[in-house]
Amino acid sequence: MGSTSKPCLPIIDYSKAKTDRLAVARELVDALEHGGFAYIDNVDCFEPWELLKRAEWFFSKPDAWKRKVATKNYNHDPNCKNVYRGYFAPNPEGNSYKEGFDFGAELPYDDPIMKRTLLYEHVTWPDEDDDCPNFREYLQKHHDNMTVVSKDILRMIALGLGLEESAFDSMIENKPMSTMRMLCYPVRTGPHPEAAVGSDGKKLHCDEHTDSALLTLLATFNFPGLQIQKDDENIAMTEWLTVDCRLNSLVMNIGECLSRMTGGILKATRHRVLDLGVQRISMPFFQGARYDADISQVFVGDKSHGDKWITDPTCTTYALWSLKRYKAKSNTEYANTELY
Ligand SMILES: O=C(O)CCC(=O)C(=O)O
Ligand SMILES: [Fe+2]
Repeated sequence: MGSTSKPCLPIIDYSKAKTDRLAVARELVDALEHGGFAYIDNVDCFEPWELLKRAEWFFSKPDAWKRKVATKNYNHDPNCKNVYRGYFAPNPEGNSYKEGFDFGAELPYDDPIMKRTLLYEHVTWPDEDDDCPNFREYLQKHHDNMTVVSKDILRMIALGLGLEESAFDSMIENKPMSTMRMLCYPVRTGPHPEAAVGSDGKKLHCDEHTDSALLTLLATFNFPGLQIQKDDENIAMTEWLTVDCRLNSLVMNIGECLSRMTGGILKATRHRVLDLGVQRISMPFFQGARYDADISQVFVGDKSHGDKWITDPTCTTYALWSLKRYKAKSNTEYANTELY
């Protein structure tokens, strides 16, 4: 991005979130009502280069090493218990071409909730070596930091919407579900499949989609390729806006669940990643709600908006919603899996 060009997304200065809370909250809601995306600047605990170093270390390992920490669909080990979290390998035929490592909020094995849902599953961590001695510790710390930031942002969103700051607290208190996803989009060696071509004919690394959770905090490091669909009724639906790399910023966006609960006032914007013929690494953090949170609640706005996302009336808890979305998404990994 040139220093004089106008940034393509609104910039939220998180360093002012304590001192100027209401003003920042209003700016945030304004951004999320219009484009559904914003840059979040000055998040002290976000250290992109430390994260990138660890992701590069992980993805440079041999396939067999990575598959040792994979979900059972990817390591073919009959003793493997992981169905939900861990490594997943790229699918050259799929609508996205990416490998990744998922982990998130875990509960102790003896927690009664663990008997009810696998969505708090423990991940298997990789063996560390001298090149990256604190992979697990660092990533878990990053996950915990992003949880704190996203909960604070959700409180600011409530404030900016004119609600009590605590309006969403019951959804996110105790152990809300979350996913930290370390992603690598490899360079393709084979032909580009039809499934990974965008609505305007562009070659894609990640399919056109909306996120499903409450909100996403994405680290793109300095890799270009992210695009969002323009939110302007005068512009043809196929018009895509490139999100410029912004050093040290997190890219934030709203998921379907929060869009639904805010009556469509906050936008869950479609986005995608272009395949630019080079390897890309990114790290989205998806903040969810508690597994049993009632996602049919609508806090503001048009109550019928939820029907756009959730056509199944039995899908009222966050866990049921997540399960349905995971199965529906391109990851065939989840298709035959009972998670709840
Ligand atoms: O890789 C990126 O920058 C975007 C990833 C993304 O949108 C997702 O995983 O939901
Ligand atoms: Fe996404």
